[in-house]
Amino acid sequence: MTTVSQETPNAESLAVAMRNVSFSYPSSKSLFSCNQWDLAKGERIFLHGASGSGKSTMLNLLAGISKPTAGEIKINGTHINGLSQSKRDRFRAQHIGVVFQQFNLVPYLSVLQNVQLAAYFAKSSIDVMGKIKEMLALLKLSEAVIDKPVSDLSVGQRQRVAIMRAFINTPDLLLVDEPTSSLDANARDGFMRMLMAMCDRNNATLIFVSHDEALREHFSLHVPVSSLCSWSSNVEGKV
Ligand SMILES: Nc1ncnc2c1ncn2[C@@H]1O[C@H](COP(=O)(O)OP(=O)(O)OP(=O)(O)O)[C@@H](O)[C@H]1O
Repeated sequence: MTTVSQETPNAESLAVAMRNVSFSYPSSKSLFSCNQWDLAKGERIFLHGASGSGKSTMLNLLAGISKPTAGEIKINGTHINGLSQSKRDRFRAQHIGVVFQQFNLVPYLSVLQNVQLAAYFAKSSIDVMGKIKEMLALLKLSEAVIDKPVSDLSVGQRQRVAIMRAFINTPDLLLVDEPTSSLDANARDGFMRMLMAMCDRNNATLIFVSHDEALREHFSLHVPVSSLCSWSSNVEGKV
C-alpha cells in the first residue's frame, strides 16, 4: 500500500510516514515539500521521475542524511528528524540499508573491513564473517574476494559488496539509488534477482530509485516522485 490520501492508517504497519515535510538545500531557493506519504512495511516500490525531480533528495531525507526544515519523517515508527545527529546516524546504521549510486565503499579497505565498518557503526556484535559467508553464495561472489581491497574489484563485484554492506545489520528498510547504471542487461537482471532474494530473506521494505524503465517489471508498485512531493520557489531563500 502506498497512499497520499488523508486517511490515517495504522501507524504500526508503516515503514514510512511523512507529514508536512519541507526541505531546501542551503545554496538553493527551491523548496521541497511532501505533505503526506505513507508506505506499508514490506512493500517494494520503484520510485521514478525525470532527472532533477527529487528522487535522491527523497532518499536522503528518508535515510536521515538530510534533515527537513519542517515536518515529520517516521521510519518504522521512529521520528528520525526528531533525533540528534548521532542518534540519527546510529538509527540509520541499525535499521536502514543504503545502496548509493557510486556505492560509497572505502576503496583501500578490504571487502571484510568495509562490511565490518557498517557493523561497527551499528554497534552490532554479530559474527560479520559468518554473515558474509552466508551472503556470498546468494550474491554469487567467491570467498576469495573477502580479503581483497575494494579497489581491486570489478564494478559488478563492488555492487554486490555494497548490497552485502547494506544488509549486514538486517535492515528494516532498504534504499537503493540507481545501482545498475553501469551494468549490461544480463548483469542488471542478475543484480535485481539478488536484491529481491535478499529482501525476501530479510523481510525488508524496498524503495528503489532508477531512470531505467526496464527495471519496472521487477516491481508491482511504480510511484512517480512527483506524486509524492513538489518543488516551489522559496522566495525568502530560507524556511
Ligand atoms: N547539494 C545540492 N545543493 C543544491 N541543490 C541541489 C543539491 N542536490 C540536488 N539539488 C537540486 O535539487 C533538485 C532535485 O535533485 P535530486 O538529485 O534529488 O534529483 P534526482 O531526481 O535524484 O535527479 P537524478 O535522476 O538526475 O539523479 C534538483 O533541482 C537539484 O539541482
